[in-house]
Amino acid sequence: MRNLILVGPMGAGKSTIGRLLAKELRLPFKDSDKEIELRTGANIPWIFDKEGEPGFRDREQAMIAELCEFDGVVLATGGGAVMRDANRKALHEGGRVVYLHASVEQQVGRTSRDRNRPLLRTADPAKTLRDLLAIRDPLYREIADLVVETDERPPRMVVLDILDRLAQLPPR
Ligand SMILES: Nc1ncnc2c1ncn2[C@@H]1O[C@H](COP(=O)(O)OP(=O)(O)OP(=O)(O)O)[C@@H](O)[C@H]1O
Ligand SMILES: O=C(O)C1=C[C@@H](O)[C@@H](O)[C@H](O)C1
Ligand SMILES: [Mg+2]
Repeated sequence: MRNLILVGPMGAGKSTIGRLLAKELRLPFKDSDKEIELRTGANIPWIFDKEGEPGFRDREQAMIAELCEFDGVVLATGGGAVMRDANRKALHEGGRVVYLHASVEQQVGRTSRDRNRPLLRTADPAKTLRDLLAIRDPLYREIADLVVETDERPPRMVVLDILDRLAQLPPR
C-alpha cells in the first residue's frame, strides 16, 4: 500500500475516521482541508468568500497533488475533491481509496451544528447535500477500492470494518 485515502461527502466522517485510522496504524494523518488552511493562513469560509469556489478548488487540486506524493500516510480529502479529473487520477494512483458512505439524513445531522462548510449556507442544506451526492456518488465509487457504510455505526466500528476489509483486498 502507498497511502490510505478517505473520500466521501461532508459529514461522512473522513476527518474523524482518518485520525483514528492513523492512530491505529501508527501512520501520520493529513487532512487536505486543514493543510489548505495552514498553507493559506485562512479558514475555508474565508477562502470561499475572497476567491470563490474556483479559487478554493485550485488550492485543493495543488494540495491533493502534493499530499499524494507522500508514502505511508492516512489522507482525509475534502468532500468535493472528486469533482476534478486530475484529483481523481492523483487519488487513485496515490493509494487505497475508501469511500465513506453516509445517507443524506446522517450528513444533515452531523453537519448542522458546524458553520465551517460554506456550501451548506443555503436555505435548505438537506437539498444541497442530496443534490451534491447525486453528482458525486458515482465519482466516489469510480475511484474507491472499498465502500464503507457509516450510518448508525460509531467511528470505532467503522475503523475496525475498514481495517478488516483492507486486509482482504487483493493486491492492485
Ligand atoms: N460514524 C459516525 N457516527 C456518528 N457521528 C460521526 C461519525 N463519523 C463522524 N461523526 C461526526 O460527524 C461530524 C462530521 O465529521 P467529520 O468532520 O469527520 O466529517 P468529514 O467527512 O471530514 O466532513 P468534511 O467533508 O466537511 O470535511 C463530527 O462531529 C463527527 O464527530
Ligand atoms: O463538499 C465540499 O465541496 C466541501 C467539503 C469540505 O470538506 C471542504 O473541502 C469544503 O467545505 C467543500
Ligand atoms: Mg473533514
